[in-house]
Amino acid sequence: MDISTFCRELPKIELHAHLNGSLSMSTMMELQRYLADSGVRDETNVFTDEFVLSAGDTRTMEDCFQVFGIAHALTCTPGALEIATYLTLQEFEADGCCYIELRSTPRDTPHMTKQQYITAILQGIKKFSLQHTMESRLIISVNRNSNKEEAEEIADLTIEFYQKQPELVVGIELSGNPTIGEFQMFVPTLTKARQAGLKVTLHCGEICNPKEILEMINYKPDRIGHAICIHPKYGGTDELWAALCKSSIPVEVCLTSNVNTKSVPSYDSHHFKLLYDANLPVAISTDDKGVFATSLSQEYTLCAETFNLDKAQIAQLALSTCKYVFDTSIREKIQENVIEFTNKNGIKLFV
Ligand SMILES: CNc1ncnc2c1ncn2[C@@H]1O[C@H](COP(=O)(O)O)[C@@H](O)[C@H]1O
Ligand SMILES: [Zn+2]
Repeated sequence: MDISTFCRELPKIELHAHLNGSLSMSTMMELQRYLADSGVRDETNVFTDEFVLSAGDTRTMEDCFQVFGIAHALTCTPGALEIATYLTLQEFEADGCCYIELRSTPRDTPHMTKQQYITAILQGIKKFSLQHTMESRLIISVNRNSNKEEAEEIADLTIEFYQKQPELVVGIELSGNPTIGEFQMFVPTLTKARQAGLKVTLHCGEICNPKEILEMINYKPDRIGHAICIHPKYGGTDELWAALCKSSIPVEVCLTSNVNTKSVPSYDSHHFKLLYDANLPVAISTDDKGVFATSLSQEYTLCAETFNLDKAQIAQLALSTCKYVFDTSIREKIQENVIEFTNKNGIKLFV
């Protein structure tokens, strides 16, 4: 079996996927048809062909945040959002994913409230789960461009949904354009959610901001996303790198996203190697598989090919990712998926 087939068939765990960044072209077409049929005419003429930022695209990370508006126009009603959720989960499962923590930012639209937004996604997850085996959970996102009141509103909703459906809502996260807003402002809000029992993950170090990165690491989130500008070689400092190493916070690594937003110059020079060589916990993830034209199996394949990892090392990465999932009750079950597959393929793993 070649490495890309192996990465495709390996049961994988997705821990960093933004719903609206994960929409495929076919899902977007389906949503356009659905909205047109529902009589929501304004939203049906979005330029879906501008949604994908492939390698070589001259657009920057800043431009990337504009692109999400295209997806947002298509997920503006509860029905469309539910379909978007269902189809996206179906694609992750078809790619060999056995557990996913999908994340999304509740928005008020002319057709729904933030509460209805969360309900629609959960509805999509529940419908999907009735007919499929992949386990799906939801992390609610707070955008860095929101004000304190809006962040509080989202945290309160997250807590409310978590208390009613702890089997589905597992965490809260901070994302959005890293040049906007300050982590400190969100600390009381995130802490409130954390004290209610939710797990926390933060987009950390997508741009160089040593002061904020140190505050984030010292906050001891359950995971962080990206962790680029931490080592001195990547615009960080010795102090930041030492703090990360000491913390053992698992890092959600998104290779293609980082290359396509030009946060790192190439796959070869991606900081995955530093994290891996330092034995730090990592979770290979897609970030926005629609915007960056990738898939979880493609990210595993790129990782294997770029850093010369063999099948056993790649499978070991998938297995260790099980330890970082927010729904700890499912850990053993998904570990078994990976182990069963590797046993069949004559690969011995360390549990
Ligand atoms: C590329 N790196 C990134 N860095 C930071 N935030 C990102 C991101 N990629 C996506 N998002 C966040 O996810 C939203 C889209 O999905 P949802 O509407 O929430 O489902 C974006 O608007 C942004 O806030
Ligand atoms: Zn992200």
